[in-house]
This record gives sequence, C-alpha cells and structure tokens, in this order.
Amino acid sequence: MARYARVKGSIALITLTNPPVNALSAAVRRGIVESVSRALKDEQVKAVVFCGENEKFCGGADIKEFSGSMSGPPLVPMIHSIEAGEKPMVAAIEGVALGGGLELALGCHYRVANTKARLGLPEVTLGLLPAAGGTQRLPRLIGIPAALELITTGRHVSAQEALQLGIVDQVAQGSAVQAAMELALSVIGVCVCMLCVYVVCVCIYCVCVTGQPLNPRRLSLRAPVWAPDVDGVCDAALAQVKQRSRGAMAPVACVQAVRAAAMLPYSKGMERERQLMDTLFRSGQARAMQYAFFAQRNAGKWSLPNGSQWNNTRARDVQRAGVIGLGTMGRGIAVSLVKAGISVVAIEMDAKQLESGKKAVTAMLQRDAQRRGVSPPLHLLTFTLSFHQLRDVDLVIEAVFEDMNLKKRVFSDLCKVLRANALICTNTSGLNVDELAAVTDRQPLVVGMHFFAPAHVMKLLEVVYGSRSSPEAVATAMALGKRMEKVCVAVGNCSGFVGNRMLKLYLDQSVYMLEEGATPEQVDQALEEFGFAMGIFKVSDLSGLDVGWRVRKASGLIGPDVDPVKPSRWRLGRRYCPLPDMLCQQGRFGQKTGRGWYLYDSPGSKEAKSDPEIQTFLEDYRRKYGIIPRRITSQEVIERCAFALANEGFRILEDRIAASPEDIDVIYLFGYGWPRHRGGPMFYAGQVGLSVVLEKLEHYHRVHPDVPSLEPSRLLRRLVAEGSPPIQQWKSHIKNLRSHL
Ligand SMILES: CC(C)(COP(=O)(O)OP(=O)(O)OC[C@H]1O[C@@H](n2cnc3c(N)ncnc32)[C@H](O)[C@@H]1OP(=O)(O)O)[C@@H](O)C(=O)NCCC(=O)NCCSC(=O)C[C@@H](O)CCCCCCCCCCCCC(=O)O
Repeated sequence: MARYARVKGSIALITLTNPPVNALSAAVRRGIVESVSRALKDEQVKAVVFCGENEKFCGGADIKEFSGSMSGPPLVPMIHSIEAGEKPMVAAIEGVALGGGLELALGCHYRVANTKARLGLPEVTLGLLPAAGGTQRLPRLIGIPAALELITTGRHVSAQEALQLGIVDQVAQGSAVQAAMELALSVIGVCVCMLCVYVVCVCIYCVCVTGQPLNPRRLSLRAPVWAPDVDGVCDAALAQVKQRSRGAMAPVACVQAVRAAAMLPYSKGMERERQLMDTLFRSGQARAMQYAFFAQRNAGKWSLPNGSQWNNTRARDVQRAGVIGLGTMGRGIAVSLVKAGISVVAIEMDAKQLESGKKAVTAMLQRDAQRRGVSPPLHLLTFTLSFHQLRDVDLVIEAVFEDMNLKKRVFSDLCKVLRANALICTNTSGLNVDELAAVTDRQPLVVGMHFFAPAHVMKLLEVVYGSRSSPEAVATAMALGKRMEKVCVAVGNCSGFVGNRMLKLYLDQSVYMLEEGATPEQVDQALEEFGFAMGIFKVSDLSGLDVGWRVRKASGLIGPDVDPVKPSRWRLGRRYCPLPDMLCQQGRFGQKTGRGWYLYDSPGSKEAKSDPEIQTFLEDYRRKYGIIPRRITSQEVIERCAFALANEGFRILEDRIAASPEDIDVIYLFGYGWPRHRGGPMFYAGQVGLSVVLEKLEHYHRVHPDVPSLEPSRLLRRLVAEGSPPIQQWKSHIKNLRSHL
C-alpha cells in the first residue's frame, strides 16, 4: 500500500499508506517497489518525494510480520534501488521516521523533517539491529560515536537534533511534504540554469537525469568511516552496553555492526549486518522484546470482569487534582501531574512538612524544566494546609503514610469538602481498596492508583479497581496515568495487588536461600547475571528494610509472643524467615542507615559493599537453628525466584486479579526491573517450558513442603495438561478453568 501521484508536473509523490504508523508491511514494500519503478520510467518525473499518510512518515518494519513467515519484497534491495535511482529522491519526514522508516529515508538522497518529527533506530529495544542498512549508512552520515549512541540506545531524536547531527538536511516549520517538494524542485531546477550546465560538464561519474550529481548523496558509496580512535570508541561503547543491559545480545551486536562500518567497505559491512541480524532475529531475546512491545500496548486496552473496557467507557476530563501528603510518593505524584499540565493542590498536615514538600517539588520541577530548556510550570501548584482548598478539584490522590486507619480518616475528611462527583484515589501499595472506599460516601468513585517510587521517574502505575469502583472511575484513572506518561495496568483488589503480591514470594525465596547457605552477594549476582539491573537484596536496601518490617508487624506476623532470642521460623502455619526482622532490630534499614544486607560508606550512600558482619551473622543464625549450609547454584536462585513469581502469577490469573499474563509481565517490566530481553515472568515461564516449570515447582515443593506457595497452581497444571499452549492462548484456558470450578 503506497499511493502514487504526480504533482507539480515533475514530482512523483509516493505516500506510504498503512495506518496507524505506516509500518513497512509486505504490501507497503510492494507498493513502494512498484511506485519507484513507475517514477523512474516516467519521463515527466524528474524527482521523487516519499511521505506517509496522516502526517506520519513511517514507524519502521511491520513488527507483526516478524513472528510469521516473511514474504514480499525485502527491505534491503528495495532501499538500495531507491538510493541507486537516477532521479533525486527526497524523504518528507513528519511524525516519526523510526527503524526501517529512517533506513528508507537514509536511502533517499535528501531528507526534510518538520519541527514535530521524531527520528530514531529503536530496533535494539526489539532485540534486533537496524538491518536495512542503518548500521552502515548512519555512521557514514553522522560518524561513529553519534551513530553508536543512537543505535545502541534506540533513542528518538527531535527534528532539531537530527539537523544538528546531520541526519536531515532541512527542518520545515510547516508541512515537510511541501518543503520536500520545494527542495526537490530546487534540485532539479538546477538543470535549467547556467550552473547546471557547468555541473553536468564536470560530473563524469554519475549524473541524475537533470544533471545534479547524486553520487555524493549516496551514503553507501562513502568510504568506511575509520579514524585512529575508532577501536577505542567501539570498545568503550561495548563495555557500556554490557554494563547497561546485562546479558542482552542486541546492543552488543549493534556495536559490532557499527564497528564494521568503520573497517569495511559498504558491501562487506552489509554482509556483517545481515549475519548479526540473522542470529538476533531467531533469538528468544528478540521474541521476548517484541512480545513486551505488544504487551505494553495491550495493557492500555483494559477490561473489567463485568465487561466494561477501554473502548466502551468514557474517561472524565481532569483539570485540577489534589495530592494529600508530600512524602516521597506525594512529591513525585505532584511533579508528574504538573508536568502533565494539571493544576495541583498539594496538602500536608503541618507547616514544616508542607514547606519541605514545597521546596522539594519546586526543585524537581525546576531541574526538569532546566533540562528541557523551558520554564517550570510552577503557576499550576498550590501548597496548603487546608482541606477546603480541595473543594473544586476533579480528583484527589491520597499519598499519606501506609496505615489503614490514617487513610480511612483522610478519606472520610475528604468527603466533607470534595464535590459530590470528585474521584478519590489512593496510592496504597497493597491495602484493601474496598475497605477504604467503604468509609466514603462515593464507593463507585474510589480507585487505587499505585505509583512506584520515585513516582516522577518510574513508569508503572497499577490502577486498582475495587468491587464497587465504576468503570468511569477506572477509565479516568487510566487516562490520567497515560497523560502522566505512565504505563498503566488495571488490576483487581487483593493484598499487594499484582506486583507486591508476587514480590512477597520472590523475597521469601531469597531469604530462605540465605538460611540454607547462600549469601546476599551470591543471590544478587545470579539475579544480575540473569539481567536484573539490581539484585533483590540491593533493591531491599534501597527501598528500606523497615517498610516490610512495618507491614509484617501490621499483619500480625511479628508480635509480643515472638521469642526475641530465637524467633520462630514457623508462623501462621507456614515457613517464616526472621532474618529481615533481625536486621531491622539491629537498626540495619538499608542505604538510609548505611547498613542493611550490605555495608555503605555512610547513611544515604549508594555503593553496596560486602559486609563481613553479615556473613558472621548468617553463620551464627544457621548454627543456632541447626541448619547445615549447602551450596546454592545460580540456577537454583533463578528457578526458585522466577518460578515462584510465575506460579503466583498463575494464581493471580485464576483469581482474575490480572486480566492477562501480558498485564503481569508489563507490571514486572516497568515496576520491578525484570529484564526486558526475558519478556516478563509469565513469558519466561512459557519460554522455559510450562512442563519444566511445573516439574521444578513440584521438586522444590517436595523439598520445602512448609512453603505452600511453591505448590504448583491449578492453572499451571491445567495448561501443561492441555499441551502447554502459547501465552496468547492462556486467557481462554483461564475461562475454561473457571467454568469447571
Ligand atoms: C511509532 C510509535 C512511536 C507510535 O507511538 P504511539 O504512542 O502514537 O502509538 P502506539 O505505540 O500505541 O502504536 C499504535 C499502533 O501501531 C502499532 N505499531 C507501532 N509501530 C509498529 C510497527 N513498527 N509494526 C507494527 N505495528 C506497529 C502498535 O502496536 C499499535 O497497535 P494497536 O493495535 O495497539 O493500536 C510507536 O508505536 C513505536 O515506537 N513503534 C515501534 C517503532 C519501532 O520500533 N520501529 C522499528 C521496527 S523494526 C525495524 O524497522 C527493522 C528494520 O531495521 C530492518 C528490518 C529488516 C528485516 C530483515 C529481516 C531479515 C531477517 C533475517 C532472518 C532470517 C531468519 C531465518 O532465516 O530464519
């Protein structure tokens, strides 16, 4: 699907038509090949302009095709024939030119973008590399260091930055198509002037039909971009990507391909690009990352058990919001709201807290504005001690201390001042949303909005619907989260919702392994080698060990009857590990106190160091309880952590707390640092093989019968019994499971 038109007498305008992003599907590629051939044959046509329908140039190759058998004209020769075409080719970039879309533009002789356009080669985020010449043409255009940075990060650049880098020749204020046609006319216009005659005279190696030499514009004809420091630059990039995305193959392959552009002639570089792509394309990592791409988008298509969903429920417009509590969470939430253009009334309980909250929020907004070269939208903020200032807000997000009674008090106070139709949202990380809603006069208008710390940075938002939350309230919270640039997932109400409910079991396994013989360093190393940016014990130190301690106290797991010298390892009918409590009793709360599972130079410092005291403490502990330590392998660490997570994920699906395995994976990818090249815990379970996961869980449950959460879930057993269908089909099996209950 590409539309061909002749405009302004001598220009062929080829429009890619495959909404919403004009991805280069087989039909689009076919359309382009036919249109280019037609333009080259048509003697009236002197130049060609490429553009995309609906002011979007092109979002790249059609990712959906990657999972099937690829047919239609391949991209590489298609782009080559454009570049080799003997008429000037101009790309008119509006909206996006990403991946194969930018590669198509790089095959053109000229590129014009409008001010709003974004360009990039994001293949690395799909576990791939730009394999339609991107790794060879871009370095020849902008040099090795800049190309390495763009290709290994997949970052999108603005039109202005693209101009500075030399990716585009011109930035148009208005229509890029119009500007591209003018550029094309000026290029071919040279043929009728004196200068052209001169150009034709001197150009003996290649002339376009009108006389303007095109060879200098053909990037593939440029020599390799070798420079004395190239090896050093590539080595540094390699070290950086290995550190940044542990275990991910694509960034490493991207560096290797760009290095080839420095060393080899174009044709050999293209061979290298192709070899590297062949390996990536077939890899489980690419499948995982492409799954993650679609899972993220599908999470926005939420549905509730009652049939309400994203496309049949209207969200309310939110212009003005209240934030109650300016602790770490409230501050981040206020910043995100203001950045989304929403007026915020921020409330604290006492003047000192209010002042320090105000300072922090203002500073965060100022820093952000400075980075973006704009002025901070401080006029959108009101700081106050008075609930009455909330009388005209559309919605309130409560972010006070995680204490049910305190939250209930706040909720009932809110009802006294808010408009009758204002929504009340709670930023609880796991308390019962129904119980909170029950103290209000508006249960349908109460939902959870569970942000992750720091809330102005972390992408994930769990939108928690209670049993009486209205679809409109859910739609409003989801739309608001999207405006705040969050990845929103709608989840049901249960202790810990999805993310923290699963996290508990993952934490349990980690501390059990310490009891059995592992060290925090061993467990963390195994998890980091698996791809997590940080191991679980480093994360616990960062979040603060006291947080979980308080939750365990509130839930009755820690009480006055617990022996302080030899606390019980059996509580509420199951295995319990008192190690985290014992650390807290010693004042080891993590980074904030300079000591936790690791040692830090000073309170608040970030570099975790092994602490010999912890080793001794663990040895004493095992002796006290008569535990004979054993060697725990990295494989065991990964299996026990990852399969415990997935097993609880299956239970969450059975309980319909999450609508799909994709939603669970999105939560783990965006909120808990699960490595993207592993897809998510549910995808990972499918990739390892459900029968393997079942077998392993059965084994670990046999060895640890006092850990009921290791018992394989019914859904997992059912899926294995039904032949381990692919993850996309699990949803229908959940329905079957429920109908048999
Ligand atoms: C473009 C965006 C920035 C738009 O964002 P926005 O927020 O506006 O919208 P959404 O993200 O919600 O998207 C809307 C809608 O569109 C779908 N979509 C988006 N992009 C694509 C796409 N590229 N393909 C298909 N579908 C797409 C999206 O899913 C939404 O659909 P829905 O149903 O939910 O409405 C944003 O969308 C974005 O960032 N998109 C991705 C951009 C990207 O990553 N592009 C790169 C693609 S990969 C690529 O281009 C590869 C090329 O370099 C080269 C390919 C060469 C191939 C050669 C193959 C050789 C293999 C050899 C192996 C041999 C193996 C063997 O022999 O076995």
